[in-house]
Amino acid sequence: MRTITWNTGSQCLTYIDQTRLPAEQVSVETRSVTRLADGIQRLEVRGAPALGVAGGYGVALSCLSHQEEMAPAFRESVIRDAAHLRATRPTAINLTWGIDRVLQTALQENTPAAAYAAALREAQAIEEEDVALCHRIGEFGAKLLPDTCTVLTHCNAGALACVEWGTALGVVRSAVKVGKNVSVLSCETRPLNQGSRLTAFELQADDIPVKTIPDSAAAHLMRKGMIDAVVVGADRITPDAVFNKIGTYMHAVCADRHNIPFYVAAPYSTLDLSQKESDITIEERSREELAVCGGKQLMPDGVPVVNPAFDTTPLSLVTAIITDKGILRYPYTELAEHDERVET
Ligand SMILES: CSC[C@H]1O[C@H](OP(=O)(O)O)[C@H](O)[C@@H]1O
Repeated sequence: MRTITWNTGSQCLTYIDQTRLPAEQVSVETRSVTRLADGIQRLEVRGAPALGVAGGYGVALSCLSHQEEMAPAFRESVIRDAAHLRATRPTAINLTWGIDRVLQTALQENTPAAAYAAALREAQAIEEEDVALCHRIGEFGAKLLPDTCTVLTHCNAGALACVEWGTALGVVRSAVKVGKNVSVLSCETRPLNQGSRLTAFELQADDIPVKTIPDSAAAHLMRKGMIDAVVVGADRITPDAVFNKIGTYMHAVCADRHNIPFYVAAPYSTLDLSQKESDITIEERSREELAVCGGKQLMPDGVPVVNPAFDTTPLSLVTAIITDKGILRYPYTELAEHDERVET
């Protein structure tokens, strides 16, 4: 079952509500841009590639919901809805990229009906492209893993962060598919536990050996020689840094200290070579995410928190970036069309 897709019969967007996993597998089906925006902000649908798909379909839903408006009002309404979607999560480039790609396609049309049809086609194209590129990322990355290895991963960069297969977990799945003996250590990834709730769920379902560890155990296990490689996803990659779930930088520093390869798996479209680290907003999330877990109060009232959703890892700590175009190695500068530095 795909993480997010278009239900042609009901003309609705449908996606797995990841806040309910692993206890319940519940899907959301909606035509509402507001409901989708709320779902993105609550991480019902999450993960950079999945956000790109969600953003694209969000523009299509906007076109559908404003069909009764005349062209000028229609354009204003769709642009307004796109801005609302864009504001839900500022760090992952894929959300903005998906929204802008479908919005540009829709606004080239002369009528609301034509705009909706074009937007839906473009959003569906993004969905299918994501499936293909995750498999390419997996195939390229699988070559980098030893025949028998233990891989540490952080957060969830699996099928649940994409349409299917995954980026970091796509590398694991592709390596297993070609016969490699891969075990995974999945960092729980506080505060929302994407690693324990989602990555462990995915790998257990695929019969891929997985153990969940506290985020704070990773350095200890690296020092004990229990980790052969680290593979993580990315939300944005600028020429100077990888933006990924908070805690990624900690793993990169420790991997470097222990001479463990540190790989980032991401679509080439995640590279944002036009900006630098200091240009990008890191999403700050609520106090509630730290103060309460499973309905249990974990902090005294009144104590403030610092809860950034992402951190940045200097590219000098990244052994290779595994993309759908091939494997990139440091220094990660603008690639020419057929750059010989890209290993395929
Ligand atoms: C395949 S990239 C997934 C990427 O997205 C996650 O963030 P979030 O769960 O807040 O959407 C995390 O950074 C993952 O590496």
